[in-house]
Amino acid sequence: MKKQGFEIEASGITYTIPAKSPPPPPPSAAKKRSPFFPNIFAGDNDHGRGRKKTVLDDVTFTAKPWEVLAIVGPSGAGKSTLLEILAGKISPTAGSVLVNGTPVADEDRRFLNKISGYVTQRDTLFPLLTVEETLMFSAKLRLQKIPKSELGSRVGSLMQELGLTHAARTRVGDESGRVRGISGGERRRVSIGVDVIHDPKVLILDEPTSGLDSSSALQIVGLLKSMAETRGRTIVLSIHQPGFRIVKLFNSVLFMAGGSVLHHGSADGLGSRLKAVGLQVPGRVNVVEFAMESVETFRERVGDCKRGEVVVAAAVGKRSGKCTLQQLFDLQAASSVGHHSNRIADEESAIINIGLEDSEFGLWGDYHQYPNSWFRETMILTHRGSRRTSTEPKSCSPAGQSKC
Ligand SMILES: Nc1ncnc2c1ncn2[C@@H]1O[C@H](COP(=O)(O)OP(=O)(O)OP(=O)(O)O)[C@@H](O)[C@H]1O
Repeated sequence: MKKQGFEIEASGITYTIPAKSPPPPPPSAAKKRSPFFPNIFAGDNDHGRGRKKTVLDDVTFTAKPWEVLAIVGPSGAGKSTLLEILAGKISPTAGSVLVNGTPVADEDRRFLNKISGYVTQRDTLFPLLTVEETLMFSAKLRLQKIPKSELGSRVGSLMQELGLTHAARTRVGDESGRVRGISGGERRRVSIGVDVIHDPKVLILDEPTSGLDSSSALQIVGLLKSMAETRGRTIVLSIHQPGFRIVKLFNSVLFMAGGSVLHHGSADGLGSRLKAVGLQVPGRVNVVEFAMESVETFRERVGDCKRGEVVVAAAVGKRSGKCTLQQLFDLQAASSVGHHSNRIADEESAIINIGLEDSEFGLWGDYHQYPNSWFRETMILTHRGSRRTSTEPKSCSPAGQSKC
């Protein structure tokens, strides 16, 4: 059976940013004049403006429709940067994002915006609007001109899907509690709703469970899983410390550290990789959490550390010598599992037959069009702003904040 949807592929994504404060050149370094440009000293580029920090280094993976891909890794691994690139918010320095095998050029970013919803780490909602009002404004902004009654039924069924019907008339509120409203988990679900009202086939979420207790976190990931399974969406999310039951909901895991991919495949496959490098996941310990701790273990084994390189010590067997953390994972997994690839092995390479030609989406299809004109967008936003002002109680003035 053909499965329709959008397969998102990152191919060799590298992202560099200018290094903050370059160290001064060593005082002993004798400055030589460049033979080509006598006013430029040879070696200036190494220590001056040309210095770069590599945030993402040759990241390659595939996210499949009808599935949930979780990007995990320690803080600073590059997860948020990668999601921003996937969502078309920033451009990679090298490499490309492909949709159903076709590279998306910079000028096609609007297309990415059309097919995807991007939920950021922080909720950016108006605290004084109700859940229903929030979703209704989002619907007006993102959908083509459709009758009000249809907008209402769309918002109604979305609230049902998100489990928010009971809170339709409750204010969204804010995290600080200055404006009382729905719970943190419900607020996250509203944030997701705002970005799925236009029924995007790809949903990208940066830490959708951050700040939530374990049961609310499980509820959110369960909701996303059902969005993938019932509507064929491609879900890509980043997550910190997912619990056991949450990990079970992931179809695949992209484990990153220091801007590189260390594993792309199932959570069980990650466990096997760790075992291959001599790290047995203890019973009752979550494989993702254990993998993150293991990265630290590797770092402790470093004898000499230079620009992301580690010297592999005796703990990883006979293979001693310099290699990156990524190579270490690859080498060891390859020698134990029986296959070796310079790229990250994707053990879930079964091809999903995506009906490109007969897809209801076409390839670029109608997605190049904005749903509303600039003028109409301005009207909707102005209305939302005035609604917000008119619902702001007087007691919310700085003098009476506590009563909000
Ligand atoms: N615009 C930027 N300017 C400076 N540094 C940046 C920029 N963007 C990313 N970085 C750096 O790149 C690295 C990766 O950042 P990123 O936020 O993508 O990591 P992360 O894995 O999402 O981390 P966390 O889990 O803590 O959110 C970090 O060291 C970060 O400081």
